[in-house]
Amino acid sequence: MRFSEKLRQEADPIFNAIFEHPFVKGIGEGNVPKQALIHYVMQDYEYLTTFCRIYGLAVSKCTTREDMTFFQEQIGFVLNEEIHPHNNFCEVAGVRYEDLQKAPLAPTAHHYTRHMMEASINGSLGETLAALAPCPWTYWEIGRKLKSEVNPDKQHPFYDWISFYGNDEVGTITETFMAKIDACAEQAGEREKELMLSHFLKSSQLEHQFWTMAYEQEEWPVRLQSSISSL
Ligand SMILES: Cc1ncc(C[n+]2csc(CCO)c2C)c(N)n1
Repeated sequence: MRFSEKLRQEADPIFNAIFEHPFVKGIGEGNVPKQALIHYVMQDYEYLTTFCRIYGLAVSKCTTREDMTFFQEQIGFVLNEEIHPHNNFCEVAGVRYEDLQKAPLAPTAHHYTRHMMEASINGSLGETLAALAPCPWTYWEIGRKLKSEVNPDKQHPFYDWISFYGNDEVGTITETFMAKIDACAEQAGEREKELMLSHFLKSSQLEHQFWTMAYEQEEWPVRLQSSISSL
């Protein structure tokens, strides 16, 4: 079995919990509460900004131009393409996208981004890839599942979101992650492979927790007057 398939197999209970999450189910049913959509976009905007920085760290681990080109293209994808699903949520919530930018990271978004940063600063390229992979992988599976189960028409409120993540581009990104993870695992010792699995599982858990954070509009326990920096 490919190493990437083993990671996916170990994470199966987490992926299943994500498919059953009320936010994710709500996307399929077309009825996510507006406050949850707003919280999600505010947090995801900052999450994706940090994700681009982490791709920059990943570039510093690359030994081939092919790997560098992949990460460079992914920065372009995050900056230029992921605004479409965000716009879909904003339209349904009836808010302007520009009004949701520059929020401080909530505890779960902070935790998730720091986890990926730690793996990419201190770990190998394989560890970095394993920590980042659940991001496209879970969304690709959610998109594909909702597309086939709901088969939304253009009247569905989340037609754009489902079409975006269920389309082949996110599938291809996931497959490229899998191939690169497999190539790294071939060269890795047992300890590094254990770390890759651990990073992958933690990021999968944090993907699940990110949906809960938005659904419950998670905040820091003590509310302050001034908003602190999102960095
Ligand atoms: C919490 C969270 N997780 C995953 C994604 C989706 N996503 C983020 S980056 C990327 C591909 C990057 O190469 C994909 C598919 C998101 N928007 N927010």
